[in-house]
Amino acid sequence: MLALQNASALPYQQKRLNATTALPPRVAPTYVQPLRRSAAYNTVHTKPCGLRPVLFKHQQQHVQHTRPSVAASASPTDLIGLGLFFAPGLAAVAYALYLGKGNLNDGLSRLLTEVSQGYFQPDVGGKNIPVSEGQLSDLAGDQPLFKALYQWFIDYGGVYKLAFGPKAFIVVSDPVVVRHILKENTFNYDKGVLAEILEPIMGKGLIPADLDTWKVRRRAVVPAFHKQYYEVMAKMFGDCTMRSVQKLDEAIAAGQRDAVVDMESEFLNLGLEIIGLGVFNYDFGAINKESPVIKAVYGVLKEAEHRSTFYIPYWNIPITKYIVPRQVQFHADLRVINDCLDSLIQNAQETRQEDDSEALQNRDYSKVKDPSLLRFLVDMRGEDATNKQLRDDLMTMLIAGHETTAAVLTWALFCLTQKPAAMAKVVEEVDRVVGDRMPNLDDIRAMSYTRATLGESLRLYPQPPLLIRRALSEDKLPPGLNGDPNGYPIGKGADIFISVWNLHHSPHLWKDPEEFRPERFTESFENPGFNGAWAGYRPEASPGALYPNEVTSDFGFIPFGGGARKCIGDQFALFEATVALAMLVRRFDFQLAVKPSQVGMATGATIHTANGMPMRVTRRKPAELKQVEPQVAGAV
Ligand code: HEM
Repeated sequence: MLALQNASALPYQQKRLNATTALPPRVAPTYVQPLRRSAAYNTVHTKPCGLRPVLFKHQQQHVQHTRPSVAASASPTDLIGLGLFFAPGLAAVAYALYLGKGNLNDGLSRLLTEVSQGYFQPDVGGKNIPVSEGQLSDLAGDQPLFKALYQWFIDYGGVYKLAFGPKAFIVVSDPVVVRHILKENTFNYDKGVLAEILEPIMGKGLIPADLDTWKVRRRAVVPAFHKQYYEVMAKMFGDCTMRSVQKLDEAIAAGQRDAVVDMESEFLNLGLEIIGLGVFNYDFGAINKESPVIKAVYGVLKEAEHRSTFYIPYWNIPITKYIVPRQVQFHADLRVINDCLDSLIQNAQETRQEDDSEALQNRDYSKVKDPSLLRFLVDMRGEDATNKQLRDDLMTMLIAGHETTAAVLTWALFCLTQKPAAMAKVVEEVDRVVGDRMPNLDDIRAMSYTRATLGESLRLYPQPPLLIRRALSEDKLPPGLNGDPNGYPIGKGADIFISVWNLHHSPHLWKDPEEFRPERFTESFENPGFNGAWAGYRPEASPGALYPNEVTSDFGFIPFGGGARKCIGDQFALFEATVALAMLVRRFDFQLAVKPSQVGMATGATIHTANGMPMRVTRRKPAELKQVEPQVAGAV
């Protein structure tokens, strides 16, 4: 299990903003279930961008289980569940002994996983794929999952199999193979174990949705992200960032000259406010930070994190929702959020003004009171999604769009403080393009270096570091770099991890992959070893693109995924992050308040810090701020 540190022990916290301390320190978004692994907490201590991280192990922390007692309201199904809960535990002892290797924890966890899911892994082929014989306890031990996957990628190549007892995962780190899975044969794959984890939270929302549901909902949701919507959103991003500016100013005033602020917490606040307003016109910023809704959002995210990194899915046993405190709390939190979303949906339904998609896109959004995605989805003619489906969609976007963007901003600021020359270029660009105005869409397009900085942060710290797929029928993976020329036949049910981390750090795809250098995205890169199967990195392949992407990199750079199930909020996130970063670095000077080596990187479903991102913040001297006229948008 990935433990969440109690940040209250940190000295810099004394100077944290009041508003930020009210929130739980960190929780992770839940795109991926990397691997169910035994209880452990790993951090990777980063060195300044450009240096390889140094790994070390932290203490373990276990889930608090209460003594099992059957609740008065337990149904017969729950009692069967209780029986199931114990029987495999006993059998596991024999199972572990039978295996004659590994530890009891591995054996127990494996068996529980299999039994509670009600099946044993079928033979999923991939017989000629190199096998990394690891134990789950290896992963939980000395290093975080993605790091172990990276080392095995270097040892075994771009396609290898991780065999853990009866389960096997195919780990893919080769752009040619990734392109095949995400684009060329995209509909042969669904989200597999990821969907199993997320379904209780997101229902049939876009991320975990089965293909039939996904096709209908994707078609409905895409038009909601139209140009006018983004125009209004850009303004909203600026307004919300001004709240952060005010909070930083107040903290500086309280500290007389400067303040030490956990910028990760601040970006989480900002991200939550923005996603609430953009998706369902709910202002998290205007409610008390002790509000049950905010607490519930963080509670649910925390549980999703727990589920994605704890490989015994005990929560599938029905009775656990009555007897395991964190499961009881999780269900209570879900109810709070669902009640809130239901009432917002109800309200939107009651004020529905039906129109066709084109007319909705051409509304005068400067006069529209509620420009949210929810309003659009409810008003769209012919769009008769049930309230349950709408709620699933909203919940998915709330979770998908909040911490991801906060993490990008956190790591981008970290990288920039470690590379003053890059920071100076960003500040110069912001001064020149926007000055003290709030950036609009044209400004965002004109700030190409600032956007490249965000892209480079996403390369080094991808959120999420792994994508999950399961084959719906047989397939043949291409060989990729130095692979078996015959390719790799795989069977129905094969579970795949696409390692975004490995792609983004691959020495086969990037020059000096560990270096933070936004300029790299303007340079071409080729690797003749692919014999033409990989087109290389070509900036000219997608002229005018908002960020380097799967087209310019031929699936070597996929921060937002690629193919049919690519992130639907990529532009939203990029616009948001650009506005926030530009406005903050224009007004404040940030210096990391601890040594870079003390910025721990917690690993789980995504990459976030272990201890927050303490920054010493000062106001840039007024003389340094150059007032400039708005500039006509330039080419991206
Ligand atoms: C920097 C911020 C973000 C990052 C790095 C990010 C990353 C991703 C990635 C990698 C995927 C693909 C997952 C897969 O293929 O398994 C994805 C999917 C998705 N993202 Fe994002 N995302 C971000 C922000 C957002 C925002 C702001 C929203 C909503 C407003 C959003 C909504 C979604 C949805 C709904 C999907 C599922 C798309 C589908 O399956 O059709 N994301 N995101």
